[in-house]
Amino acid sequence: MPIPLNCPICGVPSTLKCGGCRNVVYCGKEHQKLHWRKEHKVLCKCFEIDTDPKLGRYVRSTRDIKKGEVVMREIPALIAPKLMTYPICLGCHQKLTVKPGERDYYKCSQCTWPLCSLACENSKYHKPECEVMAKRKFNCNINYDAKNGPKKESAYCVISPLRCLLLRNSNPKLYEKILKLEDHLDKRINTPVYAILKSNLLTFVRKILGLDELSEEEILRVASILDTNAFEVRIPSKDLKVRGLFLDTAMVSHDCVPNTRHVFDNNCQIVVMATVDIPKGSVISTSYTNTLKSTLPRREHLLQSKCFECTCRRCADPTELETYAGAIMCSKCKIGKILSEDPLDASADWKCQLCPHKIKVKQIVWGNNALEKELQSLDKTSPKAYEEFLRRYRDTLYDKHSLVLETKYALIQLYGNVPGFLLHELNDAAVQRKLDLCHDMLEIADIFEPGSSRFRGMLLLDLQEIMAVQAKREFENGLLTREGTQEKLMDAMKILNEAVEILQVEPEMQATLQDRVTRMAKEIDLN
Ligand SMILES: C[S@@+](CC[C@H](N)C(=O)[O-])C[C@H]1O[C@@H](n2cnc3c(N)ncnc32)[C@H](O)[C@@H]1O
Repeated sequence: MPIPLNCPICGVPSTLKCGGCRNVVYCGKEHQKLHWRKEHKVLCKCFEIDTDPKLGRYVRSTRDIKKGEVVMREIPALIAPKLMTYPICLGCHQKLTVKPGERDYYKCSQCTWPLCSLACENSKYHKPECEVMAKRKFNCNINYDAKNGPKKESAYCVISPLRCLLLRNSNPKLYEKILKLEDHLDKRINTPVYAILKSNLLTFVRKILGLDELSEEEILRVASILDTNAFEVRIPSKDLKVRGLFLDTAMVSHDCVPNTRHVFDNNCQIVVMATVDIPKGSVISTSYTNTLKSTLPRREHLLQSKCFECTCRRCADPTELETYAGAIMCSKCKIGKILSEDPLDASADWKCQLCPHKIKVKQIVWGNNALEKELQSLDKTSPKAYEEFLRRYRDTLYDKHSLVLETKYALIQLYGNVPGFLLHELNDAAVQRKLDLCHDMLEIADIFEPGSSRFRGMLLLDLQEIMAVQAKREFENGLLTREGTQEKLMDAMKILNEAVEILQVEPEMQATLQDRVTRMAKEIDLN
């Protein structure tokens, strides 16, 4: 919902935002108080945290929430590098570069970790860990590799747990709140990842840094809390990708058809928005996984990364809400689709809807993995290999199988954007192909991420662009009258308006949207 610019009491243009919902502005404290008593008290915060035997703590709407409305806005309790990351500065978290004439990154004069400059040595993020590491004369061995270029470094995996553990003394109240988050350590402790973590992290914290007042259990619990609750914070305009912990937002549960999405502002604040109308009393949800994947890999990913078995409406339905996103075509009768006999049981057999043909789930998993691998290895510089992939598996994969969807999505990005297939180079068939692909994917987006999801917004933007290209070509080739073309361009404009409404909250999309609107306004004139 766009933020109203006038005070609701006196109508004067104002900038003082309500700190709770930040959806209303006031001319001053007086009118804010008045409005609170009048109606805002019931309208302001729109959620509460409750518990459920299946979800644990979860967020529920306390009133009807409108599509596009901000549900919550929160500053991070903790920001730190991701577990594996290209070298970044521990002060400002920007990607590191080497200054001209220098042979290595700038290194912190106290603890030797690479930083972007002297200024970041005293950053509030870096200072506490720096003091501990410097005291123990820790030596970090991340160096610039001029020959091979920067690579992802696993050494960063100790920083987020360390930052959290240091809060124990520096901010005990916050640390206590963090310790109340779900950890799932019992499920993680015997996994191969935690076997490595046990030797790396425990040695680093207790032996190398000498923090032996921290028990092994507490250190691993903190790591496990971060794995269960942290978000990937992406700020494309700053080229920033870090880990962030948000105490309230961490309570939002998962659904494979989520009803919210989130963006981050330039201060790493998370803003959670409703993507559809959410009735009072509903579970407010986000997706912890890729909604384009089919149930088998989606549930497996949730089990591995978040330690729970999803039983949402989409997971429980073998047809995945009539999309058949996991279905393969029956090799025996050739017309039936093969689906899981019980999608909530990862070991259940798969069976044809129309004939008795059955397949073991192992075979389905093996096939999915092999095709996924093949898809990843395709030449990404042209649509050719992707079109060939679709042709090759046309008789095996159902038309809306998740691998087909992934391929189609990749094709949308390739047509119009890679040399040889730039918009002006596309022939009429390729223009129509991109248009059809956009419609196919929007049909899926309407089911898996309905409303004002980023996915739908991006697809609408692709659709608008190719619609405009087609309309202008048809006009130039005498296939459409001026009026007919303008009508088609108006349709594209409507699509663009919807895309703008959805994407305007994404800081990095501002320039693209502005450019599209300006271009479209000019194009509608047909001069
Ligand atoms: C980020 S936390 C959410 C808050 C958590 N429920 C709590 O009480 O602290 C993620 C954990 O919540 C639970 N959870 C979230 N969504 C779920 C769902 N759809 N079904 C079952 N458990 C879910 C799982 O235990 C998951 O690991």
